[in-house]
Amino acid sequence: MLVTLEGLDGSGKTTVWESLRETYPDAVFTREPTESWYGDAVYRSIDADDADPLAELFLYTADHADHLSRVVRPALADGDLVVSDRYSDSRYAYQGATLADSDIDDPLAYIQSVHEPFTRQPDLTIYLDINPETAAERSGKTNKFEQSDYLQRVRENYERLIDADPERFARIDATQSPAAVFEAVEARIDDAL
Ligand SMILES: Nc1ncnc2c1ncn2[C@@H]1O[C@H](COP(=O)(O)OP(=O)(O)O)[C@@H](O)[C@H]1O
Ligand SMILES: Cc1cn([C@H]2C[C@H](O)[C@@H](COP(=O)(O)OP(=O)(O)O)O2)c(=O)[nH]c1=O
Repeated sequence: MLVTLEGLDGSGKTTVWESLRETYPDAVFTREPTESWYGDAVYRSIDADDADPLAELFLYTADHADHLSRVVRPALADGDLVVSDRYSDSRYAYQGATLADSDIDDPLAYIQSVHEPFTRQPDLTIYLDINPETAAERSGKTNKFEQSDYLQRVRENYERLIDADPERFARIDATQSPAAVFEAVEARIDDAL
């Protein structure tokens, strides 16, 4: 089963992901951007204020393709539980926002169409719901993606994804205490298992 953690920067994904390691010691814990050289290229782009947003989309997408073939698909084929801190929905939401002013009509739909032929849809996506101001505060606004007006557009894109596929998403209020968030996440994963 493939479980993904999604939400704005600072929503608490990594905190939850670390705690889940103790609950599911046999699961495969992974993340995007990955730790491969594709992921390194993505981080270079994140740090470049003048990066072309379309070029950046394809860097992230290349990292995803490698992640799928090298980590996700083999683990699923072995019957493992896979928990990924960010996955395709991050592209739909974030690059859907960075490309909002481009010549592409509906960037979110375009990015989905690029992924559809090769990606593996998650079985369950935990969405850690938080307002952009709290998210930006928590994340320290260290990079160009962590500004609250940008995060507002990203959040709207996540809402659109949830509306289109409500069965797959579990929305968790990420402003609760870390313990309450973790308990809610664990309950949703246990249900799905
Ligand atoms: N439920 C929570 N309440 C308050 N602070 C939190 C909570 N979850 C995480 N944090 C803190 O917020 C910051 C960002 O958390 P992190 O897990 O790195 O988020 P993300 O991976 O989504 O960017 C960290 O300093 C973390 O300790
Ligand atoms: C995976 C992914 C991440 N991102 C962005 C979100 C983050 O601002 C940045 C790095 O992701 P990440 O290291 O997960 O940041 P955080 O832990 O703060 O949430 O990359 C995208 O824009 N598109 C993507 O497809």
